[in-house]
Amino acid sequence: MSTPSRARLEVRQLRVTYPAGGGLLNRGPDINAVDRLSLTVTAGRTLGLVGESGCGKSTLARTIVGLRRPAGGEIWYDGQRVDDADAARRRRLTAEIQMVYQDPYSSLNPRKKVSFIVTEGWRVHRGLVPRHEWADRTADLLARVGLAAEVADRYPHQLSGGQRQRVGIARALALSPRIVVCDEPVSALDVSVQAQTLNLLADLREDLGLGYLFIAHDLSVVRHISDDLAVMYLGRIVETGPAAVVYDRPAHPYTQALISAAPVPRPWAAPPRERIVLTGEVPSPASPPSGCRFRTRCRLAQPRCAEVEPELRTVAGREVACHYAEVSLSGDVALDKAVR
Ligand SMILES: Nc1ncnc2c1ncn2[C@@H]1O[C@H](COP(=O)(O)OP(=O)(O)OP(=O)(O)O)[C@@H](O)[C@H]1O
Repeated sequence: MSTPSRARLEVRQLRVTYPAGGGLLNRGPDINAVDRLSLTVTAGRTLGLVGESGCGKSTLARTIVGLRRPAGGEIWYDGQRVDDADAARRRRLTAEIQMVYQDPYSSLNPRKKVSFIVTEGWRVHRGLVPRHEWADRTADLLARVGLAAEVADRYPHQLSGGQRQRVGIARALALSPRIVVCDEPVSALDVSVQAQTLNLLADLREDLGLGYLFIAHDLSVVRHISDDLAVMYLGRIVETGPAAVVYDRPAHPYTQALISAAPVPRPWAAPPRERIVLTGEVPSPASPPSGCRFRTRCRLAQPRCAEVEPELRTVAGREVACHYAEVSLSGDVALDKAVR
C-alpha cells in the first residue's frame, strides 16, 4: 500500500455534549464531555492520548469516527471538512479513518462469523473491493494480523481475547485506512497478550504508514508506542508535545502526578522518584471548576487559578495549560520564589 504523506486528521476546538440527567423540570446543565479540544494526527506517527476514566477519551474517539455529532468545532481530514459533509461524502472520507475498539468481546457481533465481520466495511462501501476478491482479501488481512485463514469460519466466542482483538484490527484495516483511532486497544486483554498486540499495532504502523490516535489511561502503555503525547483532563488537553519531552520532564502538575503513579518496568534500575498522590474526586464535567479545571486537585494551585482559565502555551518544548508550568518544571522550592 502506498502512503500519501499528507494524510492528516485535524480536530479543531471540538465540543461534544451529552444531555443533562434529571426530569424535564429539574434538568441540570449539559455534560461537556469534550470541550474546545484541538489535536492533529498525521500518517506515519502516533499521538498517545492519556487521561483518567471519564475525562472524555472515548467520546472524542467516537466523534472522530462519526458515531457522535459534535456540538461545536470542526473535524478536518486531508484538507476537507468531515463533520458537516453530507452522508455520501462523509462516508467516503471516514473510510480512511477507522477505529479499533477497547473491548473485543462486545465490539464483534457474536452471531456472525469472522468472514462476515471483516468484510462489513466492504458491504457499506460498495465497489471498493469486488465480491469475488473477498475470500482472498480476507485471508490476506487475517495473515497480516497473525491469524490463520481458517479463523474466517469461526465465531467470536470460539476465539481467545487476543485473537478477537486481532479480528477487530483486521476489520479496521479492511478499508485501507490512513488513520486509526485505537481506543484502549489492550486494556481488556490479559497482560500476557497485551505486549503482542501492541507489537502488532506498531508493526502495522510501520508497514502501512498508518497514523494512530492511541488512547489509554495507562501512560506506560502509550509511552513506547507514541511519537507525541497529549494529556487530557475533564474534556480538555492540558499538556501536549513530543513523547520524550512530556514523559521525561512533564510540566503540568496533572501530567506529573500521572507519571509519578505509572508503574516503572525495572524499579530497581530506575532512579528514585517522588510519588505525587492526586487527592479529591474528578469534578463533574457538567459543572467544571472555574478557572483552571485541575485546580481543585492541584498541589500548586494559587488564587489566580480559580479566576483565569489557562490556555495552552509553549513552555520548554511542549504546550501546557498551566499558569505555573515553568515553576512546576523546576520544582516546589522555586514556586515559593516565583509566586511571591
Ligand atoms: N451516553 C452518555 N450519556 C451521558 N453522559 C455520558 C455518556 N457517555 C459518557 N458520558 C459522560 O461523559 C464523560 C466522558 O465519558 P467518556 O466515556 O468519554 O470518558 P473516558 O475518558 O473514555 O472514560 P473511560 O476510560 O471510563 O471510558 C463522563 O463524565 C461520562 O460520565
